[in-house]
Amino acid sequence: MQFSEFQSTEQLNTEFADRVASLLATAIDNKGKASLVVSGGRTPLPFFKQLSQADIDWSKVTITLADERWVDKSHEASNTALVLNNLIQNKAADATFVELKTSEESAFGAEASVKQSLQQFSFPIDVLILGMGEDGHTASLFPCSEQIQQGLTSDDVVLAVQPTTAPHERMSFTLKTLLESQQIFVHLVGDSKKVVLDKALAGDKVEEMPIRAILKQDKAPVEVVWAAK
Ligand SMILES: O=C1O[C@H](COP(=O)(O)O)[C@@H](O)[C@H](O)[C@H]1O
Repeated sequence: MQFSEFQSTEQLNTEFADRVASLLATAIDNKGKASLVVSGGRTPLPFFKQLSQADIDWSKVTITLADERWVDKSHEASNTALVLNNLIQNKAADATFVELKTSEESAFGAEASVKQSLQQFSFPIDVLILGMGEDGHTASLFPCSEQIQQGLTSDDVVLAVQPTTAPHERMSFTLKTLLESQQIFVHLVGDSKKVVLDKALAGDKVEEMPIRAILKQDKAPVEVVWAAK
């Protein structure tokens, strides 16, 4: 695992957006297309605005989310709305965004239709950007959920999750899907996230802090990008 510290979120957003854009441009040069998986929550908003202005051929890029809260796009917790309003804008408006949320009432039972939607997404993932919660969850692999073992071991692409310490049913990429990425970034801002990161690095029980399954593996290269504020 590589750890990159930035002096400010502004510096992080600028340099990280350049890095991601460069990886996507290289994938386009090599195979004519590129794929990007992003996360939701609060951390990525200013970064999305920065990345949306990158000067690459976005018409050759497909984008989706690593996880989604099972709410409508009009809901303030919608990760889909966050991406549409902040990343699929400016130059990146030419990208193809594959939404994870489907029309089913519950995420449980919607896995098949999500997999169907993901047929528009261009696997394997070239760039995966993950966040991390204060409980060590990543994507929606929540340590508190009944589905955590399934999320860590399933051969499926996605699974439905019901966290007990956070609201909303979720749809999440499984660990297997996440690790089939060419490059993984873990994007963190704030001292409290650094405390959680250090705790994750100091232990081994993946069920207690699922981010460990990303940080402590040798299948895909991982870089943590962090700024204190
Ligand atoms: O619920 C979620 O939380 C994590 C972390 O979000 P943040 O607000 O602390 O940045 C996020 O990575 C995930 O996509 C989201 O659904």
